[in-house]
Amino acid sequence: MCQQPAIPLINHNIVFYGAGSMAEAIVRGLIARNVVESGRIIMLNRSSSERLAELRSRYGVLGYNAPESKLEALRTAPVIVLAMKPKDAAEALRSLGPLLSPDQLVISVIAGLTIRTMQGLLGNPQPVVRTMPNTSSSIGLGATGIAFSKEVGEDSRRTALNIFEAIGLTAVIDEERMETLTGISGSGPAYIYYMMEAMIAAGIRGGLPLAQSRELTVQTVLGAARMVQQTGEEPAALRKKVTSPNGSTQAAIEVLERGDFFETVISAVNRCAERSREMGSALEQELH
Ligand SMILES: NC(=O)C1=CN([C@@H]2O[C@H](COP(=O)(O)OP(=O)(O)OC[C@H]3O[C@@H](n4cnc5c(N)ncnc54)[C@H](O)[C@@H]3O)[C@@H](O)[C@H]2O)C=CC1
Ligand SMILES: O=C(O)[C@@H]1CCC=N1
Repeated sequence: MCQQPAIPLINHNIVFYGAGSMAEAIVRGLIARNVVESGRIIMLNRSSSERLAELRSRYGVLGYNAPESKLEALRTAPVIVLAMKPKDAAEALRSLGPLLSPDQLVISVIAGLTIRTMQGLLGNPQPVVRTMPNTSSSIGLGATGIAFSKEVGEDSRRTALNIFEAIGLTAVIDEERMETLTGISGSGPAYIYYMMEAMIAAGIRGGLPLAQSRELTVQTVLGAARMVQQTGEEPAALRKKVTSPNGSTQAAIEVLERGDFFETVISAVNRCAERSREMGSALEQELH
């Protein structure tokens, strides 16, 4: 029988500073894998008590809105995950810096925000981890890029890895590659969903009921991803096996080629990376 490798338990309180989609995806994944007790997860939001009540009832986590409880959580948590939108990050980091002691670990999931800008806005060389996860973390199938500041010690490094390894694949990379990774795996689920939307729509236009078109599309995407993973074959080789000479698949691929599909996807990834850099530059401006 095949046993799942043991996932190390995380025995630290983790504060999620920003309680939106990405924070929820990570929390859902951590709780589903039983790697953190729900009582160790504290979620802070800017204002919405309804959102915190929803998260409390869904996952059993703690959720604070009152300013004093928020400050206390931020002052004392060994691990703080920054999960607000980039536009809210500068203000949050400026007010967070003076609350922290040097051993508290700050993990960011914020697109574009560099380690240098994070430390500059915090006002001290805090150990920080820059990550780029994706929403598939919520079902343990995330893909997270991770870069560490030089201040991150071995224990903290392990803690950060434990969090993201529990909810999917991790790739430790040079920080300079983080925008490219964002273009592939951070935003990538959206491109695949877009493709799926189009396939489902085509099925419906061709007369299939919505439910069937959806189910067939989902199984096709799942099967294709699993084939690449389990056979170890290259996507191009697997594509060729589907594509009979002068057959129906070839006819379809020719339409995609006429639409410059391959280069269009590359341009989309590049534009995503460029947009991440733009968001990072806007945050860097906040240092001056
Ligand atoms: N959604 C995604 O697929 C991914 C998102 N990210 C990053 O995650 C971050 C959050 O994105 P989402 O979860 O999609 O956004 P979201 O809008 O769903 O959530 C952001 C949350 O932060 C809260 N917030 C803002 N300022 C705050 C403050 N000062 N104190 C406490 N809470 C505050 C907001 O109330 C909101 O609930 C972004 O920086 C994004 O770049 C990274 C990877 C994937
Ligand atoms: O769209 C965004 O900015 C975020 C970053 C990666 C996925 N979503």
